[in-house]
Amino acid sequence: MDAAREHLLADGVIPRHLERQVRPQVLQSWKRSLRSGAQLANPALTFKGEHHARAALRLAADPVLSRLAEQLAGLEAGILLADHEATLVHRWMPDRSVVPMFDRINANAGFDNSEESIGTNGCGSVIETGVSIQVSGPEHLADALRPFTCVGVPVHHPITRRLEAVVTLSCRATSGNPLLTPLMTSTAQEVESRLLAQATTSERQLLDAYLVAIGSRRAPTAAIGQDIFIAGPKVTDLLEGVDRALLWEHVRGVALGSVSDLGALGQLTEGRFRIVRCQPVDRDGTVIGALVEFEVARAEREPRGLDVGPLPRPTVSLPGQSPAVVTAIAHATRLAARGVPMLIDGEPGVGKFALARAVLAAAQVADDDVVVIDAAEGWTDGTPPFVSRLRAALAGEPGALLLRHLEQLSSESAAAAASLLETDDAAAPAPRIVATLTTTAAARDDDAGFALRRLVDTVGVGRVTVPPLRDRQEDIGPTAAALLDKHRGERPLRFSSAALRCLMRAPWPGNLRQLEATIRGVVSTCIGPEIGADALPVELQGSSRRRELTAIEELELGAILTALRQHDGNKVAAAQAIGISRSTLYRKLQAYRLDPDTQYF
Ligand SMILES: Nc1ncnc2c1ncn2[C@@H]1O[C@H](COP(=O)(O)OP(=O)(O)OP(=O)(O)O)[C@@H](O)[C@H]1O
Repeated sequence: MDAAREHLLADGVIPRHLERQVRPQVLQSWKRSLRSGAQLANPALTFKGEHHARAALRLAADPVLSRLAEQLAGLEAGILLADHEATLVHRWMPDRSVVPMFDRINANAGFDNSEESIGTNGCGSVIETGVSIQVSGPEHLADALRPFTCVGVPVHHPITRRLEAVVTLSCRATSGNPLLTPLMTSTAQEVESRLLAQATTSERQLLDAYLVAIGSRRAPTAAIGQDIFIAGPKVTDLLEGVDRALLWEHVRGVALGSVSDLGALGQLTEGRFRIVRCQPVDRDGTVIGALVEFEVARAEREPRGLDVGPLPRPTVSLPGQSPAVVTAIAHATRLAARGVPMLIDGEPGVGKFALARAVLAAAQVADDDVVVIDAAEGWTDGTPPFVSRLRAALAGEPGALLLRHLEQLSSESAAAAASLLETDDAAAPAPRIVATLTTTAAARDDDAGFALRRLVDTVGVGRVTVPPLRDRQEDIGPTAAALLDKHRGERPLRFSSAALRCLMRAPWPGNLRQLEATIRGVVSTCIGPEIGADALPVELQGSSRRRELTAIEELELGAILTALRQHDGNKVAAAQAIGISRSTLYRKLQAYRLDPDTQYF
C-alpha cells in the first residue's frame, strides 16, 4: 500500500501490480484528491472561517452524538460533525487523552475537512461520493492523517434528501473495525429521524404536495417555500447558483397573484429553465409554498424527452411516486452526476437497466458514449465474451460502461473483470461505471461467490436498490397507465377502476417486466374502450376480491411493507422501526391477508 501511494504521489500513476493493494473506493478517492490539487503537505486542516452551524442540524445531532460519545468513553475515539461542505461544525471528545492528537491536526469547529483540502479522509470523501467510507491509517494520502482510522457516513435531509452533513468517528489507526460502519450508519439514521421530527408541518405538507405532483406530472417540478426547496437532482443541479431567497420571492409573488410575468422567473435560471406553471400550496389560507413546473431549455433537454419512451431509453422521470423509488432515483442520479461507480441491484425486471440508462442520460453521457456489456449474452469458442468485450471497451476509452447481469458471470470471468477494472491507469480518464445485479439469481458456489463479491466491491462504490413492485403499490397505477399509453397505439383504451385494483393487488413476482407483458397481452385481446377486470388474466382477477382498504390502511400497509423490505424481512427489526410490537405486526399482516413469511418481502 505504501509503495502504491508513493508511486501515485511521485508520478501520478500506480504500477498495475501495486494497484491491487489499494481498495477501489480508496483508489478512486486518491485519484480525485490528486486531480483536485489537495494540499497533502499540510500538517493540519486549514481554517475555513467562522462557522455558523444551522441550528436545526445541531439540535438534531447533539443528543444522538453526545450519547454515542458517552458510550465510547475509554475507547480513545472522537466524533466529528461536518456540514455539507466538509467544514467541521462540532466535535465530541469523550477521552481527554486523545484531545492533543485531534488538536495537532486542527480537527475542530471551523476547519476544512474536504478532500480538496487534505486529500482522502473519512469526511471529505463522503461529501464527494455521498456514500460511507472507512479510511484506515495508511489509506490517508496526507501524512498528517495517517495516525487515524476514520469512519464517515452521510446524513441526508429527510425531506429534500440532499446531503446535509457527515458524521465521522475517528480513532487510533490500529483501532479500526468493520463494525464501526454499521454503528455510524444507524447513528446517522437517528440524526435523520430527529431532523424529520423537527421538520415543520408546513415542510411536511409541501413534501406531500410535491410527491403527489411528481406522480402525475411529466414536467420537472420543484416545491419551493420560504426555507425549503424540494426537487429532483436534475432540477436541483440546474438551479445551482440561483439565489433561493430571490426565487422564493418571485414564486411567492406569482402564487399570491402580485406578479404575473412568469418569464421574469425564467431569467433567474439564466435561460436554462423556463417556469411554465406555479401552483400555490396554502395552509389555513396562508401561502406556505408553491409547486413550480419548469420547461427545460432546448439545449439542456434530455435526449428522449420526459415520458417513459420506448425502452431501453427512458429518463429519470420514470413513473413512480413512492418514497422508495424517489429516493433510489435521487441517489442513483447523485452518484452518476459525481462519476461514482455504482451497482444497481434488485429483483428481476424491476427496471435496473432502465434506471441505469436514465441516470447516465441525466448525467449528460451521450448515448454513443455508453458501452453496454451484458453477462447474460452467450459464450463463443472458449473465450469469455464478457471479459473480451470489457477489455476492448476499456481500450476504446468509453464515456461510460454499463455492465448488466453480473450475477451471470462465472468465477473466472468475474475475477478477470475485477482485475481489468481495478488496474486502470490513474492518469487516464476513467469511464463512469454502472452495473446491474439481479439479486434472486440461483446460489453460486463459494469460489464464484468470492470472485463476484470482489467485482461487486470494485464496481459498487455506490449501491442503489430498486424495490420490487409489490412493496410500492402506489406506483402500480401510474406505471400501468403509462405502459397502457405506450402500447395502445391509436386506440382510446383505459383501465376501469376494478381492473386497476386487481393490478394493484397482484404480487408481481416478475415486476415491471411482467406488468408490461400483461398489459401488452390485454391490449392485444381487449375490445375497449374500457378495460374491465374480466379482461385481465384470470389469476389477476382474484386479487380484486380482497377487501377495499381505507386510505389510512393503505398508508399503514405501505409503511409496514417498506419497513420489512428495509430490514430484509426481519419482523422484529421492522416492528421496532415502525414502533409496534412483533405480535401486532403479525396481527396486522394477517388482517391485510398477507402471508408474513413468504409473500411480500
Ligand atoms: N420505469 C418503468 N416504467 C415502465 N416500465 C418499465 C420501467 N422500467 C423498466 N420497465 C419495463 O420493465 C422491463 C424490465 O426492465 P429492465 O430491463 O430495466 O429491468 P432489470 O431490472 O434490469 O431486469 P433484469 O435484472 O431481470 O434483467 C423493461 O423491458 C421495460 O419493459
